[in-house]
Amino acid sequence: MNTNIKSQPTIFVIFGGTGDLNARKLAPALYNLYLEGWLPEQFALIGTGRTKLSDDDFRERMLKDINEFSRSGEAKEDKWQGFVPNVYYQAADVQNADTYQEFANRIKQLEEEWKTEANVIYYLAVAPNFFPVIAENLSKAGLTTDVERTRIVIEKPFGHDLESAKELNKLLGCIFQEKQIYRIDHYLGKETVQNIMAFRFANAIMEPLWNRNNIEHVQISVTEQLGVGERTGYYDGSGALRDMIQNHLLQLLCIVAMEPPVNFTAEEVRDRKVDVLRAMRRFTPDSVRDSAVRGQYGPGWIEGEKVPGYREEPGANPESNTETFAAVKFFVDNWRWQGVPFYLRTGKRLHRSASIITIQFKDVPHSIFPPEMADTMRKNRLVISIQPEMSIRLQVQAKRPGVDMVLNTVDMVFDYKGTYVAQAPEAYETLLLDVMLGDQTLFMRADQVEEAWDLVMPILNAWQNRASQNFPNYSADSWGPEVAEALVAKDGFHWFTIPLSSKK
Ligand SMILES: NC(=O)C1=CN([C@@H]2O[C@H](COP(=O)(O)OP(=O)(O)OC[C@H]3O[C@@H](n4cnc5c(N)ncnc54)[C@H](OP(=O)(O)O)[C@@H]3O)[C@@H](O)[C@H]2O)C=CC1
Ligand SMILES: O=C1O[C@H](COP(=O)(O)O)[C@@H](O)[C@H](O)[C@H]1O
Repeated sequence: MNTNIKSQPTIFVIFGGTGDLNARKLAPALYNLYLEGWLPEQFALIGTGRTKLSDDDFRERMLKDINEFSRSGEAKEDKWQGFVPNVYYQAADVQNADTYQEFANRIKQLEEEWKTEANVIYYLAVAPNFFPVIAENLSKAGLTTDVERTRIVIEKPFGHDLESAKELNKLLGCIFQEKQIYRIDHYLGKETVQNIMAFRFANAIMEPLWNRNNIEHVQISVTEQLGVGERTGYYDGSGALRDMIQNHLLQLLCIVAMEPPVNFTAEEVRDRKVDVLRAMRRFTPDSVRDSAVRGQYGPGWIEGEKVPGYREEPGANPESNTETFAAVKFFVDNWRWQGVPFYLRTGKRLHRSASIITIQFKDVPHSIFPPEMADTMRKNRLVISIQPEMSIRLQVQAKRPGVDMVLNTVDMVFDYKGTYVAQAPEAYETLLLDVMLGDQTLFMRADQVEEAWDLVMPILNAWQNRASQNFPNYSADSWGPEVAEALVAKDGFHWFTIPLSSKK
């Protein structure tokens, strides 16, 4: 891997250049990389979609999107003028094999201008049913033959179930080598998620504690205040388990549970993560009933505003049984984690948006302090807050100041805001740069995707077989259905939250 990005001529072809993902995430991310000096000296972005646009039309749209969605705010005229000559547009229907010759011509033209060969990255920001046809048409047009210089980025969802994920892997594998395939899971690009590996493996004090001897249970909770809104077309065929748990939350679990890699290389890190998925206890129809619960939001009030239930969202099926909330208890059957439950939950239209990992440690073996000496008494917890607060808190017992001996629970806090001045990059900035650098550490490998699907399939199957649900079973602005509380309560726990300064 060449880490000097400046000297790597790169052409980004974005299929779905006129779509929402490009507008909100990809275009702002590439622009911010430019602002921070992380783009190659010779760089071009070719947007594509069916819409007929000139280069200038597309540039205008992109400026509008950047002004609206970039974390760096509105583009400054001089900076924009520096970036915009690198932006082009090519109208094309991805299903028409003939149009791919036009990409080949544009690429050739740029390489001739630059007097050098370029790395070419095909980013598939289109609906998943187009992934196979684009890969095949790129191949037919002879655009995939340079294994060292050609990469393909596949957006989520990667398959709808195990079988379709395997099919897609197989098809991609016939055209590309694994080292050319970048399967996006944007959670892996988040600053705070990457920091979990730094926290675990760059500090000596954590590793001796990080196992079943000291840890009682782990919670991974990704709650969202937003509803499904305009996305019912996609979401109704997906649901919370496919949309969030199969990918993002299980990846978080892997990072928490993985063994220390030998080094920080893509294969080593991904090997250790897939080991976790392989070690995870498989579900039976009975264990699904005990371990997995779901919900769907009904209407409610959020900050004084009435919001519709899922079944009343635009375009929704008024009898839909799709889950907008899921909570699952997992086990990792290996020496480190035997008997330690990992509770994962996610849902939409919940009381607050917060992504938090909580590691609850076991109680002290013997307390020398009687209960009356404690104002508050809790087991130690390590709380890794991914967003919107970016922090790590270690909750410990301490003596409250005073002449008497009274204990309470205090937080030892590392928070990004107080520690660093610079704004953290968006996940897509990190991930797009890594694609350009050829670093696959933060991308999903074929076997990881398949193991994760294999793990959740019994839940999906059981839920499909028991389709009729008493939905909605939680109201907007709540913390989800009662069954989710019951899932942890029967093991003597409750779901943790942290007091947050901001809401989304
Ligand atoms: N939007 C988001 O926040 C996220 C999206 N994703 C994934 O990204 C992908 C794109 O999503 P999103 O941007 O929201 O989708 P949109 O519906 O907003 O955009 C779809 C894009 O595909 C293009 N397109 C559709 N049909 C064709 C065709 N036959 N030939 C050429 N281009 C075509 C459209 O261009 P035109 O209309 O000009 O033809 C448009 O640019 C999906 O896989 C989605 O799951 C993943 C995470 C988040
Ligand atoms: O992939 C997805 O993620 C978002 C949540 O991402 P975040 O970065 O805002 O936490 C989720 O809303 C969406 O349904 C899902 O497809």
